[in-house]
Amino acid sequence: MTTLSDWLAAQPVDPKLASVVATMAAASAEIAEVLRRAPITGQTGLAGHTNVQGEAQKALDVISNDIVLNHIRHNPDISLLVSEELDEAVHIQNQGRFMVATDPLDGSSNLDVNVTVGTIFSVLDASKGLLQRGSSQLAAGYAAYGPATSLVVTFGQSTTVFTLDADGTFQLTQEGLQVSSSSGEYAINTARERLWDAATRGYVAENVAGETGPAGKRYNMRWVGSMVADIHRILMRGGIFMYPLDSETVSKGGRLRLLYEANPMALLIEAAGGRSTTGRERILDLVPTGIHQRVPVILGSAEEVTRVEGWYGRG
Ligand SMILES: O=P(O)(O)OC[C@H]1O[C@](O)(COP(=O)(O)O)[C@@H](O)[C@@H]1O
Ligand SMILES: [Mg+2]
Ligand SMILES: [Mg+2]
Repeated sequence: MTTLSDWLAAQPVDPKLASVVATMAAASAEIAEVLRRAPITGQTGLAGHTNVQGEAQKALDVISNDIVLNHIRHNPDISLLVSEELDEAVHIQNQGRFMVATDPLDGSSNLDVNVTVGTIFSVLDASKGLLQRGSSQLAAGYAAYGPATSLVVTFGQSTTVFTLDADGTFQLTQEGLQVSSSSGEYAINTARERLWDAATRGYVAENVAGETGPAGKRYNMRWVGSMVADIHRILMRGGIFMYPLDSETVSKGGRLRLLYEANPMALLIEAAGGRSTTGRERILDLVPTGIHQRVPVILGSAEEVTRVEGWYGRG
């Protein structure tokens, strides 16, 4: 067995960068423990606040954010934190080289029903400012709190999976993850169909037509409603995740957030051989205009993403 600590020590990266990943892993292990007991401790409800994006915060959104903040404060190599749950970036008082952008609890609408949720993080060079392209990320990862807690990490070259053990350590369980280039599964919230653009309609209609249509094969649709859970499934067995621009999200730029949802997931997917796009541009090439900026997100198996891009290219 190889622990996360042993694996990090063997990586050809700055040990201080590795320590940032270790910090996020430690925060995730603590969040996993809180989530495991939340229905008993009565922590599944609303916090009674809204975040900067006008979304009702759950008690566990706030608790998870506090856990991340607390762990980050103890790592002298982190000087900046951007979080979904904090209006402004937090400057932590030290000279640390790194910035973390995080969604401390992703998919929190699924908390009441004991469905997988997660923590997403992105690590950047703090000296380069808050608004950097996703391609500048030095590391990214997420924890998926499912039947097992999985930690999936990349430094940009490959994607590695760890599993939380009973003693609180993460054990290496899969290296060199590869997203299959083709797939018969897609993930999109079809309740929004009436709001979709022509490209999304065209791509999904082909999938629904299955073996009787131009795709020439049968598809299945899967939508957990926790990005972490949907992306984890895609990393493990292929597929495509879509939260495209639609007539309702167009005024906000999209639904999901660039710095702490789209970018880290795009880095993890690309490092595993998949692709990511807004439909018109590679997600990792976008220059952010704000820390809570929203973007369209389409990522997963290369052939499927390329097919969607083909539809966007038509109009
Ligand atoms: O409720 P919808 O429109 O299907 O959106 C689901 C998406 O929203 C999210 O829950 C947003 O994340 P948060 O829970 O962190 O706000 C994603 O995890 C998920 O993919
Ligand atoms: Mg989220
Ligand atoms: Mg969240």
